[in-house]
Amino acid sequence: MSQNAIEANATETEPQAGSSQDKDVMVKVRDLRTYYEGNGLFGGTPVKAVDGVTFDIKRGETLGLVGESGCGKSTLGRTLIQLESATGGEIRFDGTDITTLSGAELKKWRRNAQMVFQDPDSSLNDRMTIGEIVREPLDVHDWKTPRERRQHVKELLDTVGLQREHYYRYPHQFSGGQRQRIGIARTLTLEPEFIVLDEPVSALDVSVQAEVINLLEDLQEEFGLTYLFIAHDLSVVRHICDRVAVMYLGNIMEIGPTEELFTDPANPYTHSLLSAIPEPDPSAHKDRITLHGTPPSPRFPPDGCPFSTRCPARIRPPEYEDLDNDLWVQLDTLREVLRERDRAEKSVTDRIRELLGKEPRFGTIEGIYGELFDKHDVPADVQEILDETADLAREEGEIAALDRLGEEFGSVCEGYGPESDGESEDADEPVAPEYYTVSPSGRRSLCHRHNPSTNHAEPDQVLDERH
Ligand SMILES: Nc1ncnc2c1ncn2[C@@H]1O[C@H](COP(=O)(O)OP(=O)(O)OP(=O)(O)O)[C@@H](O)[C@H]1O
Repeated sequence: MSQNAIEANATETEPQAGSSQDKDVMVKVRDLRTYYEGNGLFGGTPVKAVDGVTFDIKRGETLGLVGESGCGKSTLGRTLIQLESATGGEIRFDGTDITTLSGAELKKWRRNAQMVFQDPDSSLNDRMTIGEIVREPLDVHDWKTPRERRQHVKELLDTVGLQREHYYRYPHQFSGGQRQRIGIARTLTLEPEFIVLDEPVSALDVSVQAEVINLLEDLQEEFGLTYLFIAHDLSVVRHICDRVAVMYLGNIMEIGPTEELFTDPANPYTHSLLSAIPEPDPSAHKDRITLHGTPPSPRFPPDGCPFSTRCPARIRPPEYEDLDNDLWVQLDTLREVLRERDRAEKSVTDRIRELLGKEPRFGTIEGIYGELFDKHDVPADVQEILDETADLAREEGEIAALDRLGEEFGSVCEGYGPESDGESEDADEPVAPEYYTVSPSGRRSLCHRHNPSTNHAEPDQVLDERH
């Protein structure tokens, strides 16, 4: 991707402003947040499952939603159809903010938006016939006469590739693929415009997956449906989706047209995710990017960029730009371990261990430093910081050590500012990441490296150099 393809920040609130585009937009999501309230163990800290996402879904398109397990895909899908309540932000369907609907209005609106689940059995009651299962939403909404309902259901069974006679059979008499077809038929009963497909083929045999995908594509064409397609399998996403949103820790890291995003990813997280796909051509040379550490807990997301604790392209302070990459990884691991210790100390188990006078789970600070750095050639200036932070950890605790390591090795990516654009930031507020438009199609990516007012190298260039 060329630098001049990158425009100054596209505002997060209006990614696709402009009236002609607005006509094509069915769903407008703005700064949407869905938090799950915490329990006593974590002092009421909520899980920030979706933490401020902004995007549009165009009428008739399939928008893919990908990302590691636990990044908030299902929660986002469920919130879009109001199976979860939003904590903040807006979801506008054809102009109406559905987060404000309740009672009869919400019931009426629900007809427009449905969900297909990974496990069809979750919506199939084994004691009901297929006819009763598919008909149930019509009964709930008191749709026309019973006779017309039966007729409609039989037609739907036809539409999804089942037979009318199946009306009187029970779910256990069907295969996994057929049960998913039943689930899809039930979803279609109230003629929705928008469907969230949450891993609709992941639980099916590979041989059946393609059939169900083809069915979903046919239905989309026949009924003019709009899909949000949640999936782990990136090859399926590439096949079926017009655009893709890549999620990490409750945030959208990159969103744009599928082929473009797959062939020329902009965001370091997209690079990492795609590099994990096995290469069909074994002679093709593609370096796999190994991500260190685990995603942070959505209860305690990091300051700055959500991906900053693991990002292989993270901006380094200029004085450490040339530090050996392996040593840099060890420094990252140290910070991760200290963070974990701090978080773990909040757990009941560790409090009990403390009360019983037992060692915390991660061993001593000396042990950790020794294990991480003994085999490395550590330059004197870095060693000085390590000694200082080991003392801090012993005397004042992990947070003090972490803060010091952050001040020394952190950058704008971790919220340390101000950046070199000279604008002063509020000293108490970490620098928030911003979206940049990274291609003429309007693809957006959340990464400080795209900031045209700084001279940071683009993620792909840095990843090439570091990996
Ligand atoms: N009902 C709930 N109460 C509390 N936390 C929840 C609840 N549902 C999900 N979470 C948490 O919210 C975060 C996002 O979960 P979610 O299921 O949306 O992710 P996902 O990307 O769909 O994961 P997967 O691919 O495994 O289905 C996770 O940390 C999860 O543990």
